[in-house]
Amino acid sequence: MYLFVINSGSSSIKYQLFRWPAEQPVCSGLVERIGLPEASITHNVFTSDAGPVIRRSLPLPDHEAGLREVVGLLTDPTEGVLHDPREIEVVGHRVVHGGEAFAATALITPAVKAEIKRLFSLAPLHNPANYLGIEVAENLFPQARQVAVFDTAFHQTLPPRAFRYALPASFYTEFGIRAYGFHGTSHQYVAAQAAAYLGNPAAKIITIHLGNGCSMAAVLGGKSVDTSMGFGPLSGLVMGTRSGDLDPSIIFHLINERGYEPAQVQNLLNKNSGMLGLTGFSDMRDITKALLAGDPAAALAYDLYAYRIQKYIGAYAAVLNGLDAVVFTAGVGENDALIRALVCRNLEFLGLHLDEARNEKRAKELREINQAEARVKILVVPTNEELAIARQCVALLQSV
Ligand SMILES: Nc1ncnc2c1ncn2[C@@H]1O[C@H](COP(=O)(O)OP(=O)(O)O)[C@@H](O)[C@H]1O
Ligand SMILES: CC(=O)OP(=O)(O)O
Ligand SMILES: [Mg+2]
Repeated sequence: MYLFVINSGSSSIKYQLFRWPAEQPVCSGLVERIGLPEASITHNVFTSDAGPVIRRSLPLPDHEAGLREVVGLLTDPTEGVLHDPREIEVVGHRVVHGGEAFAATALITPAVKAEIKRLFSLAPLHNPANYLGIEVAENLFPQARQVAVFDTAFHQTLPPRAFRYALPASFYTEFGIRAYGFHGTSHQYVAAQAAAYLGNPAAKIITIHLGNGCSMAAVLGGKSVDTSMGFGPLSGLVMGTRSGDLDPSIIFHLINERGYEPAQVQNLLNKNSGMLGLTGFSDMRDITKALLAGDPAAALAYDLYAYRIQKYIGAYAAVLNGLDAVVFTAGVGENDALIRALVCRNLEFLGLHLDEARNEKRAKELREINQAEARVKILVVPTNEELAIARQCVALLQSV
């Protein structure tokens, strides 16, 4: 059978078509820079040996335009890999916020969709795009079973001291206000890859997912025990357009003293802050260019971005009471050697010793970038949320 996975991030859509049970990728692709100048689609077909790669630059104002292009490529009469959309039996969707209702993968029903919609305000850059993906897929592949795999699921193992906020207890029991954590599919996947590489299922691992959204997790024996995102995907690290951690009194100041409406503050913190706010660019490749051109704002932004990650490494080394490996993943984590170097700087006391030459090397597979004799491994592990989602879809369907 064919299984199709749609992973909508805040700035991108990634997709993969698999032949199952072989776990064989038939084609995959990346729609990136959605809503920015020079948006593009890269589409890879694996069925032939070399496989054609199609790259197109085109204006893509939103996720809907991106998805329409993807489906066009899949079913294209000459280049498409599908003769008939009905060949797809299962569509797996990444859904970012599962809230309290979903601790695990779910078959999508009208009730599930309603709950995903109810959570729009908690993940405004994501759940609407995820919901749209579900509706588009229901229309295009009406015979397929639709499955939701939630970013929040992996973090359900957080202990109360990590997921509760110091608010009156009723805010948790009545309103569900707690830390949920995100990027769970990615943290789980790369932590498992790293543990297998170390040959140590009980390993103490810090996973650092740096995409447009960024988060970290402390993983002990394959279970998430703490993570930097919380109630929504806004806290923690500095991100492409999101502020990450800030003092909540800033929000009151803006509303009470500076005339901001709550919706404007929500927009500011989600869409106009982070690297975009600091530099004018949200995409790390643009910020690298600005940095190399001597832009001081880009230099400060790099410094702040890396410093925030370092603080969480210190915190999570304490949470884990030790450290076996630090794992970099996602668009920035896998590709930006400078960020990795800045993050690892001055952490020798924790056992982190970066090898500069290894760090600069580019590769698409798991690699070690620490010095050979170092106690703590520093790994770059390419994430594969689509494969992890596909596996979880299959596991769910086999269990029902
Ligand atoms: N070669 C590269 N060098 C530096 N950064 C890169 C590179 N490729 C991608 N990125 C960065 O990765 C980020 C997107 O990561 P990704 O994981 O695809 O994000 P998301 O899933 O959150 O949309 C962008 O900031 C982009 O600039
Ligand atoms: C949760 C989140 O921030 O996702 P992404 O990095 O894909 O935007
Ligand atoms: Mg992503």
